[in-house]
Formats: sequence, C-alpha cells, structure tokens
Amino acid sequence: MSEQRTPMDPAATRTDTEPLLSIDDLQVHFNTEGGTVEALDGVSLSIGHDEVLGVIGESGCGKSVTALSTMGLLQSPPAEIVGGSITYDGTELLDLSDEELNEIRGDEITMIYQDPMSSLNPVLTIGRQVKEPLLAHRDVSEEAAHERAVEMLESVGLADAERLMTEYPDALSGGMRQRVVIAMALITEPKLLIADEPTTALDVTIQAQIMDLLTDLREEFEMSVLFISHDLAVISEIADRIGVMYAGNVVEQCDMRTLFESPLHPYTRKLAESIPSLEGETDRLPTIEGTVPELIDPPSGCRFAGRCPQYIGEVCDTVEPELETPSRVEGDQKVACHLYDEEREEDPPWPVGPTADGEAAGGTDDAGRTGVDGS
Ligand SMILES: Nc1ncnc2c1ncn2[C@@H]1O[C@H](COP(=O)(O)OP(=O)(O)OP(=O)(O)O)[C@@H](O)[C@H]1O
Ligand code: NI
Repeated sequence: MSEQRTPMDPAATRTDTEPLLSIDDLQVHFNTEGGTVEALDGVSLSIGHDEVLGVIGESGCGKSVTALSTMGLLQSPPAEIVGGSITYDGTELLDLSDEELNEIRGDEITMIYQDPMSSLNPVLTIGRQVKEPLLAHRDVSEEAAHERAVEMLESVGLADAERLMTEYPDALSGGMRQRVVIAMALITEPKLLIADEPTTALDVTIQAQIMDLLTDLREEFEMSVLFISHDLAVISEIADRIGVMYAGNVVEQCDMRTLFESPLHPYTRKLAESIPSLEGETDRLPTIEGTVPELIDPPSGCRFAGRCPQYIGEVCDTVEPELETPSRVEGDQKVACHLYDEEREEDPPWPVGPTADGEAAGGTDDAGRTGVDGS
C-alpha cells in the first residue's frame, strides 16, 4: 500500500540506506523520592524500512520506557531524558514540539499495548474510535472514514464489521478488542508500528491468532515494527532482527538467526540456550544465578557482571562495555561485552554457540515457548 518509488526519486535513495528509526545512546532517568532511577543507560537500537525489530528482556529492563520515549509519551516528571537521540526518517524526535510530535504520532508512528482496554474508550462506539485517527490526521469526510474503518475491521479478521461499528468495547472479547486496537493503529497506514507485549494479556490460542494477524499485516502494510516481548519464541515468529536488553542497556543486536546460531553476549547465550524442545513445558526460564541490579545507584561497569558466568575480572566491574561489532564478526551483529575487547590478550570464546563450552543449538528457529521472566 505504499507508493511505487522510482530510482530517480531522491527519497528512495535516502530511505533505502538510512534506518527508519534510530535510537542512539538514549538515557532516561526517573526522579523518585528514593533517588534517581537510571532506567535507560544508553540504549541504542535501529530499525530499517519494512523491518521488524524484536526487543527482548526481563521485566524492568527498559523496554516500555524505550517505546514510550519514541512515542514522546513518557511522563515528565518523573521521567527525564538526560541524553541521546531518537531520529525518525531524518527528524530528531526529541527536538520536536508537542504539536509537531502530534502530527507524527497516531499517524506515521502508532502503538499498541498489552491491554487493549488501555487504548479503547468504554463509552465510545468501536466505529467512532476506529475512524478517529483518520479524522484527526487526514482530510477525509465522515463517510469516507466510515468506509475505511469498516474495511480495516474486515482486514483484521472481524466479521460483521458494519454492526461492530455500533458496538461498545465491553461487548467484545479480549481477542476481538485487540483486533480493534490493531485496526485503529493501522488505519492511517503508519510507517512504524510499536507493539509493546501485544499478546501477553491474551490466552494462548488467541495469542497465536493475533501473532498470525500481525505477521500478515506487516507484509500487507509494508511497515516497520518495533515488537517488544519477554517471550523469545513469540519474537522469533515475527522479527527479522532482535535487540536484547538487560538492566537499561542493549547488550546485543543481531539478526534473528544469528541469535540462535552464534550469540555473543553471555546473557544472550543463556537466552538462546533456554529455548526448550517443542514438547517442553511452557514458560521454562533461563536459569541465571543472581538478580538484576538496582537501578538507583547501579554498578558502574557492566550491569550484568554480578551474574555473568564468563566474568573476567576488574574490567567488568569498572568499565561500561560499548555496543559494537567485534572485528572478528561478520555482518552487523553488535555486542556490549569485554570478552570481545580488541586489546584483550586471551581469545574470546570462539567459535561461538549458545553455550561457552558447548554444542551449537540446531534447528531452534522453530522454537517452543520460552521467556525471560515468569509472566
Ligand atoms: N514512573 C516511574 N517511576 C520510577 N521508575 C520507573 C517508572 N517507570 C518505569 N520505571 C523504572 O524504569 C525501569 C524500566 O521500566 P520498563 O517499564 O521500561 O520495563 P519493561 O522492560 O517494559 O518491563 P516489563 O516487561 O515488566 O513491562 C524499571 O526499573 C522501572 O522500575
Ligand atoms: Ni513493559
């Protein structure tokens, strides 16, 4: 549904090489009575055109804060963006006024949340709500918006769309509500959809249906997606690339296949290793000793050092590792870990597999369900 671009079009050259969204060294603090929560400690992620980037990490690692920062929806106070940049299609989002941001938000960039009711107003009809983004952002008639809303409800797999337009949200099941929310998020044909745990609140069968729907719509709408989940199996269904977050940092970014075949960060290896067999029980967790550090006055070196099975000493405690591509790695895999420091005399644990000592995982693309936390 996007327009055909010719090689003569300068926009085509620009958009083909630059990422659509680029988050660089984003730092977000929350000023609380107990102290400053250093929630994001330099998060860097990028999403290409028509690409799905999955973001995974344990509860509290900063996934939602990253998403909300991009949408300009962080509540400030208590939140404060203390550094970094978020560029969308060449524009620095952090410099935009509320008015300018409002033009992009809900139109070119839209978001869906875990709980569909948080996006739906219980006292307005479905029709009213699905039409709203079009009426707000486009110069369309009420009739045209109505027609388009009915089409959208049909595209998200809702039957009897005309009648649904007159219903209120509480007449719908959770799965149907999430479909309505998806219709609302896509009616403006956004370039970027941010989905923050969009299936977590739904039961397993409905979850699978919504994932299938999102996978189809992503193709149909040729949009980029930032897909947040704590469930690696869910992410691997839809994502092209993945960013792994830990305690306010991105510790690794790579394509989905690389995550399973040659993860580099010790935390990512644990994750990839924890993918159970298909008949494995649901919600099996990676067992990593220790707990996530406090984000008020966090450790100064690597935030994973206290739990790291490949801790190498003082450097881990004192120097924050940068997210970069080690010289021996091909492609655009990036890792933030001192094991791969250029100056290190010892060889890093190459060749890599999900475990340091071990066997490479075979055929894990088709993974069973697993996750990084218990929810
Ligand atoms: N309003 C707030 N005040 C203080 N700290 C906050 C606030 N909102 C978020 N945080 C902190 O920021 C960090 C990141 O939170 P965030 O919601 O982004 O985590 P998440 O990765 O989305 O977790 P989950 O998987 O549970 O949704 C957490 O440590 C959290 O405690
Ligand atoms: Ni969250």
